[in-house]
Amino acid sequence: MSGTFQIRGGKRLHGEITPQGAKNEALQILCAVLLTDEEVRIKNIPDIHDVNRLIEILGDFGVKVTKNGHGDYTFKADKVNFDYIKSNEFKKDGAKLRGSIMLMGPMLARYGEAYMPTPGGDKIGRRRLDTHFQGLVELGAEFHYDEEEFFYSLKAKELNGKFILLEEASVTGTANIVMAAALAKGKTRIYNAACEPYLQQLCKMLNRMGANISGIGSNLLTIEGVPHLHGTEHTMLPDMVEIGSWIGLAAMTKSEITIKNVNWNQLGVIPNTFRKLGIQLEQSNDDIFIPAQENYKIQKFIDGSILTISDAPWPGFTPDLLSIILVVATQAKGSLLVHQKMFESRLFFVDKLIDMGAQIILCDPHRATVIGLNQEAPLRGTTMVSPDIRAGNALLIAALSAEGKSIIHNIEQIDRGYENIDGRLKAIGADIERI
Ligand SMILES: CC(=O)N[C@H]1[C@@H](OP(=O)(O)OP(=O)(O)OC[C@H]2O[C@@H](n3ccc(=O)[nH]c3=O)[C@H](O)[C@@H]2O)O[C@H](CO)[C@@H](O)[C@@H]1O
Ligand SMILES: C=C(OP(=O)(O)O)C(=O)O
Repeated sequence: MSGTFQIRGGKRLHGEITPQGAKNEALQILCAVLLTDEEVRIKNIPDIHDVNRLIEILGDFGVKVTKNGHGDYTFKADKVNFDYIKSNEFKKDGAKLRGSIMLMGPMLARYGEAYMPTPGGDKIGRRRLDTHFQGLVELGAEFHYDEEEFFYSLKAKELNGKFILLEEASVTGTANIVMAAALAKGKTRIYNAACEPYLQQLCKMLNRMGANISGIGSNLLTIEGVPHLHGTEHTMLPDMVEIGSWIGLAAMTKSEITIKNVNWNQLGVIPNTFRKLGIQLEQSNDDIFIPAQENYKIQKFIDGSILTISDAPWPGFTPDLLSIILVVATQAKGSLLVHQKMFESRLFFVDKLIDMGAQIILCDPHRATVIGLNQEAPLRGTTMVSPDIRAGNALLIAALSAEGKSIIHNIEQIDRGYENIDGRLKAIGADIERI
């Protein structure tokens, strides 16, 4: 597969687009198949690099993987191969994505030992794992980090439930601890737990497997450990980051787009955050309809000061959509301060937007002020390199709105998270080619 997109921008798009199954939910759910020796069938799995890599790792670990159809797989972890998990091959494979870290909780709970190289994922600043290990150690694991090999290991004869106060509401950290606690002895309570929809999905799936988890959706989870979990079926939610991206795409390209089957009740503050930029969007059954709009005006705070949009752990606004908010603001009427609080190096891609003619001041690594062009001066096509998965998609949207030709290299970063993105964009009228 080629690593470059060529885009001729400035075209209005039109039609329906269906979001893929959620990438970040898939990564949690796939790790949970290790918790049982029975079959787990999972549907609406997105066909993207990160997820496919995790499925390959499960296969190499000895899990029986059967593909039933598009996005529909059955997994059976009745026999596993620990030689692979300790091998150099796994040191390479596991390091390719972030989500693989969530294999540790299930491995530890089921087999009493777990190994993992420092995981990969987006290069968006420091991404510590302390919360994961803090929780697993509190359940009774012994932790070791080999600094030369960048290799983590955990061992535990048994895990015992207890009250755990997390240092921060880490999404993947909470998932890891919940999965381990599901098979621990006694009651675990996790306070300051992450509570985003994907984690809720994981907890609901674990309960269908026989776990006893309450407090789902809150920041206090109570888990009564059980000795065994059994098989189940699970279907992924639509990807909320894709949904937000298509709202931004419609606004930037003045297009009428319907986003199908969005599971509106799970979108939290996302729709209203786009409305604050002046973008009209309507709920129609479970779809989002965005009419073609010639321009959109950023609201101000009640006291008349400049609007700030910042990220926060759920139910705050997801950091994974801030790059889209930023790019959409470049063509709005008015000004916006984007404050990326959770990650340290996620805003540097604004240089590319500035090259394209956007008016942005990067105040510091966490804050950027955008002065919108009110669709009066289109962005100009250019050549760029996709830095990370979400900035890559934001640049793609900028290119689709821009006048002239743009080239985006390193689209492997976009393919990590978006299924057949060029095919789906072409279907609504975009001029985009893989070259
Ligand atoms: C595979 C996966 O699911 N990745 C997602 C997951 O990553 P991941 O689980 O790795 O992210 P975490 O929730 O651990 O933390 C993300 C960042 O936010 C900071 N932080 C976190 C909690 C908090 O209360 N305060 C705080 O400042 C952390 O220090 C870190 O820099 O959640 C992130 C936050 O939604 C998303 O961007 C990632 O796409
Ligand atoms: C940061 C992200 O991914 P990962 O955590 O897998 O690097 C993301 O999905 O935006």
